[in-house]
Amino acid sequence: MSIHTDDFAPVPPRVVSAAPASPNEEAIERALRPKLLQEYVGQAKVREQLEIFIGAARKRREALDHVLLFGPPGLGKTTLSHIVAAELGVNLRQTSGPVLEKPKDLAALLTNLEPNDVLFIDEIHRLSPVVEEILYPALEDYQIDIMIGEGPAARSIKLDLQPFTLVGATTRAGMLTNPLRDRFGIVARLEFYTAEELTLIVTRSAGLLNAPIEPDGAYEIARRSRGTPRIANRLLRRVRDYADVKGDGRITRPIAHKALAMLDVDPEGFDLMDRKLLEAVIHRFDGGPVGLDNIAASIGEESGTIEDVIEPYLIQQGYLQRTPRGRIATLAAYRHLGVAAPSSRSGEGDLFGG
Ligand SMILES: Nc1ncnc2c1ncn2[C@@H]1O[C@H](COP(=O)(O)OP(=O)(O)OP(=O)(O)O)[C@@H](O)[C@H]1O
Ligand SMILES: [Mg+2]
Repeated sequence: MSIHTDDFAPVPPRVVSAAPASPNEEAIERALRPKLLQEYVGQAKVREQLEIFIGAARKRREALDHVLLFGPPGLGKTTLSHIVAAELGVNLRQTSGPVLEKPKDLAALLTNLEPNDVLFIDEIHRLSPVVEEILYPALEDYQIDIMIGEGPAARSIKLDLQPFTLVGATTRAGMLTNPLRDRFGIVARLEFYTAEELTLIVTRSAGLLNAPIEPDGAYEIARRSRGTPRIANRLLRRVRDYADVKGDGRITRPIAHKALAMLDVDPEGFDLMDRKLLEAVIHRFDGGPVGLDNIAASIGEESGTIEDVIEPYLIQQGYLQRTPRGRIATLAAYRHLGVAAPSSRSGEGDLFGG
């Protein structure tokens, strides 16, 4: 058994964690969620595709092709699935991979769908194989085979379903089985948002929260949000608290800056956990390459969390590289931490994208 540092000390909730922090936060998120494609900021390519396919399905009064949404947490997969149903003008039924334990759980949902409804399965990479098995004919022919009775008297019967659209969401497209992945007609990869896009999101959310905000203040929050709307909305709420207590309630750039510094969110949006990871790679593993499991043991974090939540943004921003031999800290990481890069690396500017 491996020992994690959090066996000993409680880990404080991470303010830039991309996962929802609490049920309370989920309720606030629902209130801030855009309801229509038009209000959905960024992801231009995905939006344009969906606009066309949804328009066509509506025109023909058919079910939309099955949609797979993938990308890191907090980028708007659940939001988009609700928007797809709303734009199609149909009901959305929501469930998730781990919740569907038995084939009959899924069968119950499928047989209750109305024509062209959307079935949203979150964390679809966690479907059990037996449940996945009955999903295939449902996706392909709108039919399911279910077993009636037990023992020698058991027999399988075919049931017809209404045409429907499956929207699957996952942070790990690589963990989907090939037969499942092949059954999605529309595959959309969500990307990290630019600071400009996040500025729009922060400004819109501030409006919904009745928080007065200046454009510079919104930008300051946006650029420290790791490209992630969920984090942007959370930092906005923390900064608003700060503005209410330490200022006159107005979110200006200096107020945002002070509030975020207090929360240990640095100008790149990195928090203690990001810096801990980069420091471990640089100081304990000579900058890498180092395997994921070694990093995990060294910083006391699950390797799955590192891979899904911490690392993608560091890689996208060019601070970390994923190679077949392990993770490597780039020159940008050395620079960010104010550490001199070893001389063997100084000629590697191109290689390291520094
Ligand atoms: N494109 C967007 N425009 C405006 N707000 C957005 C957008 N995408 C996400 N948000 C906001 O970010 C919050 C988190 O989004 P959402 O719950 O859809 O993420 P997710 O990808 O489903 O995350 P997870 O992987 O944890 O399920 C939402 O409450 C919403 O307010
Ligand atoms: Mg979600």
